[in-house]
Amino acid sequence: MKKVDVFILSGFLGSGKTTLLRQLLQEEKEHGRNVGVIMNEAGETAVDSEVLPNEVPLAELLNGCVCCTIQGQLEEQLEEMISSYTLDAIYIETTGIAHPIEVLDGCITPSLSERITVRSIITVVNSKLLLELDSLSNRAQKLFLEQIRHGDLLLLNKEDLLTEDEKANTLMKVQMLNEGAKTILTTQARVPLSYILTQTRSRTASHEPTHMHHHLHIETFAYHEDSAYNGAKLEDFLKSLPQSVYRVKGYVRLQGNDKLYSLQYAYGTPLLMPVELQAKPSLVFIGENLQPQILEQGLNSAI
Ligand SMILES: Nc1nc2c(ncn2[C@@H]2O[C@H](COP(=O)(O)OP(=O)(O)OP(=O)(O)O)[C@@H](O)[C@H]2O)c(=O)[nH]1
Repeated sequence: MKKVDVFILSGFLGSGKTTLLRQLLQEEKEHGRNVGVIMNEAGETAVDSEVLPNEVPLAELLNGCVCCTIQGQLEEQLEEMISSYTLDAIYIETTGIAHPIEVLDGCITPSLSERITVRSIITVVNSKLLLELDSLSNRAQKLFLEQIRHGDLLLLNKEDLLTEDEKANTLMKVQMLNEGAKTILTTQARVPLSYILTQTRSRTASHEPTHMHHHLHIETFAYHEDSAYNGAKLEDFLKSLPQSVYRVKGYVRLQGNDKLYSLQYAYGTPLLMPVELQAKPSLVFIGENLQPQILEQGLNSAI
């Protein structure tokens, strides 16, 4: 089955994400492509989705930020959307307070890894605000900069509000924050769809189940194993992982019973919990410089 391309639209509150989305949807329609939208809004009611064309398959994640409270729902919505429609692409518009990597994390799950490809994180930057960052709280400043750091494509939006000197200053600032990203100045987030769609990422053919997100600076490694693990050995292996492995998640079987366990690992702490689910045992590792062979050896030694 053809994988569906997923684009994550990130950027601080009011930067121009919905403005961008509306144009992309218009152009997608003109090209006869079928696309779906997942919109996350922190409030209880959908505001931005009201402005989208009716014919576009739409899922809304309301009343919570996709990166912290409703990550599981994102997975469900993606699953449902790709099962119900034949789509060329899905756009996820995050809340302005979402950390893009957390949203990416919600998309990279064992079951989705075979069915979608996260093509890029597009961060829409309110260029004017970048030059006036002091007006934000420390936490907001930090998030604003994180969204820039983790974008593969940076749209330096609201160019119309900048002087020539400010434009040069903005470009210099973002290049220092994220020198690997493609960067363009925009007004009303105008960027050709062809530019978005040509965002490619390199793949490694050497290890079949590995999904490399070079352009995201993040790699993932999906691993399927039906054998039951020794719980203590598995925990020891997880605790020994290098800091560059940010996250491990999925389902495993443990020796001594026939239950399925959910495995969650973040920041050095593993958590194994029995679950009442009919899921295929599989794990996804997310991090930088992942070494699949070493991970595989470690996992095998815990069986
Ligand atoms: N001056 C100017 N205004 C813009 C530009 N792009 C978008 N806007 C305006 O900025 C406001 C916010 O745009 P949205 O597209 O709703 O921003 P958003 O990122 O979706 O906002 P949230 O959903 O609140 O995070 C709207 O009033 C837009 O019309 C631009 O390039 N220049």
